[in-house]
Amino acid sequence: MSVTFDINVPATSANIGPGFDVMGLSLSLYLTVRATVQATQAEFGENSSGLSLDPTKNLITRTALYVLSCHGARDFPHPTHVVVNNRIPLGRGLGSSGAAVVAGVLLADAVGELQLTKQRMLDYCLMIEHHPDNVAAALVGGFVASYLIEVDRSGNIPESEGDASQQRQRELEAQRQNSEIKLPPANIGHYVQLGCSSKIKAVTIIPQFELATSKARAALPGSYEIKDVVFNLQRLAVLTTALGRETPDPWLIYRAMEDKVHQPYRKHLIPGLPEILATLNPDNTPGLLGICLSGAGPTILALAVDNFDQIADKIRKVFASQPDGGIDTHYKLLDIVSEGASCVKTPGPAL
Ligand SMILES: Nc1ncnc2c1ncn2[C@@H]1O[C@H](COP(=O)(O)OP(=O)(O)OP(=O)(O)O)[C@@H](O)[C@H]1O
Ligand SMILES: N[C@@H](CCO)C(=O)O
Repeated sequence: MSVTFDINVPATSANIGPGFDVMGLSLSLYLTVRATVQATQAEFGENSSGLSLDPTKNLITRTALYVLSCHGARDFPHPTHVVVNNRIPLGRGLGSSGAAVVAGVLLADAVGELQLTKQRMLDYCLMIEHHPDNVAAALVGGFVASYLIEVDRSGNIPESEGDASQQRQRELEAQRQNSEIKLPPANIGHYVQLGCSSKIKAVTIIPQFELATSKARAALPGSYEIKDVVFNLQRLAVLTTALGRETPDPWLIYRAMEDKVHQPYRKHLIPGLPEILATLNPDNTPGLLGICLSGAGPTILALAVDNFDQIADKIRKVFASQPDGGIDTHYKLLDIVSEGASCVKTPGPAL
């Protein structure tokens, strides 16, 4: 007799303009993982993205192995067959690494029969991905604000590729060989799910190049002028409520999605970003509520209530008109989903 677990984790868009490392929206685009325990063979299944299928290297299985080892299990129950189907594009600002980390925690919880609460799952996610915006939204769903208690992360913890350079990954790997597994302290992440009008959809324009979060974070300055911090705080406070109004106020939201903390420093990494942010507004683009970089980029997120395809066309044209032949893009119109990550257990033969 086998048991199959079907794990579903939504993509997320982090920051939403001013809420750098704070805000996340979960979107109707999914990473799915099917794990079958006590099947007849042990093997890691194919995924669509060409990522490592070595369970000690792949972010989903590395995360699961970390959580299992925190519970005294050094490996998956044997044999475990894992099949990954990833529809979230990698390194585009749609929370692929956050989804992989969340999936890994749910995978360990399922196959190890750990019965972790979502709060405890968030602790594990935050030991690996150090900013809570993507993982909190992927785990619980909807429009989510979160903060993190500072913790010591030295020791044997897998780090999300998004946060660590390859050099840092090698250093961490060397440290891990000799260190004890580090359990997360309890309650290191705190979140609230905020209201978001059902009229709002996410127009996502996804350039056909990857931008590693580590590179986009390395572009940020070490300190900020107080006027820029205040600029973001003012807008963020308004944004938390403005998106929840049943009839959204376009100009209120448009201004509340402006940012001076991360987008200005990342513009050289996303050709066309300044023009896109400066060109489209609710007067010249009816239906548009606000526009920003999705996560660390390069995807553009436009929140809108109408004229979705026209909004997408305008943004795509700016990318297409960049020097040296322009930038190819994909367009996805996504819903904001109120359900976060889930795992369904099905007893019986599978595969
Ligand atoms: N399904 C997956 N399986 C294994 N590893 C993954 C998966 N998805 C993402 N990753 C890892 O995460 C890396 C991308 O993470 P990164 O943080 O740079 O981008 P992102 O999460 O897509 O963007 P953002 O954090 O801005 O939303 C990939 O190169 C890969 O190493
Ligand atoms: N808040 C993060 C999101 C990317 O994962 C950033 O902008 O770097």
